[in-house]
Amino acid sequence: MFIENLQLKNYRNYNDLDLSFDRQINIFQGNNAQGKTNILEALYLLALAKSHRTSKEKELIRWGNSFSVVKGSFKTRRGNLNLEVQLTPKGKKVKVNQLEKRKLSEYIGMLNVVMFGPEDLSLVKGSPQYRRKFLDIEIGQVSPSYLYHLSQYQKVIRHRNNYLKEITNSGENSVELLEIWDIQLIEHGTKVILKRINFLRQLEKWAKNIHSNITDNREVLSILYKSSLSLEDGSLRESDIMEQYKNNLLKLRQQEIYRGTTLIGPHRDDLEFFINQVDVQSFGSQGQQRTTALSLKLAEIELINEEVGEYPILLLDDVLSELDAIRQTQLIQTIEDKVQTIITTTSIDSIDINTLKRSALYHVEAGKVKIGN
Ligand SMILES: Nc1ncnc2c1ncn2[C@@H]1O[C@H](COP(=O)(O)OP(=O)(O)OP(=O)(O)O)[C@@H](O)[C@H]1O
Repeated sequence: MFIENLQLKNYRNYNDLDLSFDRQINIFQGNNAQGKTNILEALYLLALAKSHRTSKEKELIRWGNSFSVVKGSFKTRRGNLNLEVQLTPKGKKVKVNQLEKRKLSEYIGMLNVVMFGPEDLSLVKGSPQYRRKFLDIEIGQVSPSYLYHLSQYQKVIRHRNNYLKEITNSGENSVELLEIWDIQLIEHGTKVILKRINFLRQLEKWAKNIHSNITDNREVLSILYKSSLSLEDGSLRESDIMEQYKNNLLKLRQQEIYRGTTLIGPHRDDLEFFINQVDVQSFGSQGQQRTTALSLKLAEIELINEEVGEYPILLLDDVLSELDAIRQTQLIQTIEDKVQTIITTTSIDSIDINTLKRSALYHVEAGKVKIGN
């Protein structure tokens, strides 16, 4: 899929922007704080109906204004696609081909993007929360049912934790009600775990290949889903996981009541990465950790293509200059001629000359975009 045109009205530091894109590589160059990332953020917003850097959507509205509109027109294999997000301090509206969608689940997934920013370079080393977010965003884009089970799971966790706290404080409430929450927790939690494990299997297949190419076949990457449930090895049948989930919760019941919180489940799970069977989080060099993060992002592009039948748009926020020549070349080879890419950078000096020759250049200054450098 490709973006042809983006329109921003009162979005961040843009008053009125009307911008056309090249089908291949688009490079936005400019000094710090001029509005480069704001363009990528607007595209991310069109894809996922939220910002990648803030949960406070009011912040996206240009200061001194009461609304903001982001519109994009795209070409997909199914034809033309027009997306629109309107923001006011009270909330947001989303539209597909001018028709408002009341449920976000009917909107998310229309447009697929893969965002790769400097913070993604610490995907391996960063906190587990970050890796869970990675899973949730990537699976959510290709599977509306994952988003459904995840949101139900999060709702149950909130109710269950409140109830556990009530028991902790009063020491009186009935365990029967807890068991009702447990049934829902297990149902949605199991779906989330299974979808994550299956997603990782597919992702690993691509990531292994890419990682091996970048490292001249010297390194074999593998990924493990580290569940907080003690799951028996190899048992991936839904009924088996549900049974083990239930047993795990029973064993932990007193501890959960004592602590007033849910101690196991997808909200506590994590990922582990290995290179040649050695744990990258603990023992990998910074270079190996970066290569792992890059392999995962590039694998995601391939996986989205496999799942939805076309490549997503790649958004590279200030990250190309962070990669050395080998990794830059690998990245460009992977996207070449098939993935529309939008790059931000403070300087084009660090970008490979062959890449530059094939790119459309834009200059960004104080919320205005000019073609050329
Ligand atoms: N709601 C808003 N209204 C007006 N201006 C805003 C708003 N939110 C952010 N800005 C401005 O947008 C600019 C930041 O833009 P952006 O994050 O796109 O920077 P950038 O060009 O990517 O810079 P860097 O290279 O440092 O990442 C800042 O000047 C900031 O003051």
